[in-house]
Amino acid sequence: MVDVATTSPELLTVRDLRKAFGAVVATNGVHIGVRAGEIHALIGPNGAGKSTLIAQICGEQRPDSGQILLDGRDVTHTPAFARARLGLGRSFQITELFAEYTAADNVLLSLLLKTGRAFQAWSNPRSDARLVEQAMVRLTQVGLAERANARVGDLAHGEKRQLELAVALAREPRVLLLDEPMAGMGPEESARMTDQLKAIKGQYGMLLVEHDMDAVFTLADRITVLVYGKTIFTGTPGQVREHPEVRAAYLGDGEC
Ligand SMILES: Nc1ncnc2c1ncn2[C@@H]1O[C@H](COP(=O)(O)OP(=O)(O)OP(=O)(O)O)[C@@H](O)[C@H]1O
Repeated sequence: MVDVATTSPELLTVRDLRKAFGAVVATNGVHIGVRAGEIHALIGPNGAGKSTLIAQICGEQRPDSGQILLDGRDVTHTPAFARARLGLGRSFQITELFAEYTAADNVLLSLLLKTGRAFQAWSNPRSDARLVEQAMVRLTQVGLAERANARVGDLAHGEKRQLELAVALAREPRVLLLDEPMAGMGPEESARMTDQLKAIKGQYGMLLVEHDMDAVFTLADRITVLVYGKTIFTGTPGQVREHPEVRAAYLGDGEC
């Protein structure tokens, strides 16, 4: 089996990233890389700086110093929309979905945004058979095909998170940032999402921020541990489990 965590090209590289809010140094020299096909999980206690790091990678927050590379290209000062065009995808909060529209419509809109057609003269995307087919491919990919015509407002919480993933995949990202995809889920929904991420694993480089340790240790090729804004360790799940400093700082004996 090919070890993607050591042999694939690095698609996302974060070097020495620093961001302070007054006296609080949220990211304090963070290094992390995501290789093609790997799931790289980022874990750390509350307030460790995970959201701040993701916001800087997306382009929503400007770092004080450091570098962000996409496919070797420096995007540290590139606006968020341009990073998305370069292949950086993100699956974030449900608030990005349009509650009054169906699941399929939300994916259609994402497909239109990718092609730039959303800003052209109005036409009904539902009548475009090729586009609808592409939307169904994405919904199938996340196990939501049967709910294609359901209004977002009528979807269960876990289904919304699945849809959010389909919306992100419709943009055909090369690197996908997953910000707590299991948040608010019960064990059953969480297990389903874990299976779906497992199913698409290998097709994208994924940076997974997640508090659900079962999901993290099941999915990740590598795990980076962030504590007080510093990356204290990067290694395989087995190495992270055994690392004394990580256990002391975060996991606690017997927690994983
Ligand atoms: N806009 C801001 N202004 C001031 N302080 C901030 C801001 N954003 C984050 N912080 C601080 O930076 C530190 C890191 O916060 P961040 O939200 O990135 O951590 P986190 O690891 O994502 O936490 P959680 O797991 O709870 O989401 C915290 O001390 C937080 O209070």
